[in-house]
Amino acid sequence: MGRHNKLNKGQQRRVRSNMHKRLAKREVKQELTWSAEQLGNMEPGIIISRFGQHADVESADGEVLRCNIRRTAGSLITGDIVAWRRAPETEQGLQGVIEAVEDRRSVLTRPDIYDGIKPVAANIDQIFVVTSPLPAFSAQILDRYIVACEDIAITPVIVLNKTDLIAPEGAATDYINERLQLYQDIGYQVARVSATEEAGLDQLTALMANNTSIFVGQSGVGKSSLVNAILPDADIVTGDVSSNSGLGQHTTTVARLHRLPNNAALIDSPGIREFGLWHIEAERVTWGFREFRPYIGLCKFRDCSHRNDPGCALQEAVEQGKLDRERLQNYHRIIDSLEKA
Ligand SMILES: Nc1nc2c(ncn2[C@@H]2O[C@H](COP(=O)(O)OP(=O)(O)OP(=O)(O)O)[C@@H](O)[C@H]2O)c(=O)[nH]1
Ligand SMILES: [Zn+2]
Repeated sequence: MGRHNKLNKGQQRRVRSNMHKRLAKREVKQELTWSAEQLGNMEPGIIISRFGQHADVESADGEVLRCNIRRTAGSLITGDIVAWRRAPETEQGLQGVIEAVEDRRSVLTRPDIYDGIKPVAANIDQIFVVTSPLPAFSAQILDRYIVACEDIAITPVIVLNKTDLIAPEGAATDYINERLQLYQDIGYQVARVSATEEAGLDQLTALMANNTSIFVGQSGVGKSSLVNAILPDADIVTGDVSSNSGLGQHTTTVARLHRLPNNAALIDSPGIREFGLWHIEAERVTWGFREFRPYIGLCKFRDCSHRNDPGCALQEAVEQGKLDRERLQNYHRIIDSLEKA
């Protein structure tokens, strides 16, 4: 039975409304749509990780419990906000039942051979796109990730990792600095860090405060290294829950939500890190270049390809130095790659 049963109705309501506030505090981006009355003896929580019909739920107090998922609760993913109730612990170590899920404020998907498109994580607020000088800094790959973020209405933060490998001066250094300045000018935050030297990590985690974040980026830029460098201080919510539950080991492909001290959450899995290399709709690509937006619709021809078309507002803006030439080139490369696919 729920632990509130010993309280009278007024007390129960107060407890629940405090829970609302606490969860709202942890999850500032989303108000719960459930009223205290609707919750009844249920509590709000967040899905840390899901394993088939079971999931680890973090309560508003930060406790993690392995729960059964009611069939009617639908298909849950890491980051989902749920209503759950405590239940007498089963032999399998299950401590509660998940009854319902809140509408997602965002959802990250990936292509799946069986299901077409598969949701992998919910309610992500922030995406850190990681770059590095080695493998060589690629503004083209970076732009592709940025477009994918903009496509789901998330403003990415650009991370330059491995700053310890950057020469004090030279053409490569100048290029990186010039590009990063451009991204700042068009409205993106930039963080310079070194996972191995543990440099800039405080600034990075400060940017993660009060948000649910993920790290993405091309292979070898140091995403795993960054996650490992950031998480030792974190209150990692994997836990004894799984080791004593007898439900078997988690596979590393399962997306998992980790807590950091500053009310930050980091969701990580190998699948999530590949985000951005997945399909993007061609018509969304222009929108994904945020500084192009004021020029959309101003070209002479409605079907302007923004290449050599007469009266192209984007080309004109590049000629006038109002838009960056390389960004427009990367735009065309992304469009070309979509047409080839
Ligand atoms: N010098 C230096 N090397 C780093 C830094 N961060 C990561 N590395 C190294 O870069 C290599 C790749 O790092 P990973 O963390 O595996 O990169 P990743 O982005 O997770 O790669 P994938 O798992 O393939 O996506 C490893 O050899 C790391 O030790 C850094 O800040 N400085
Ligand atoms: Zn045009």
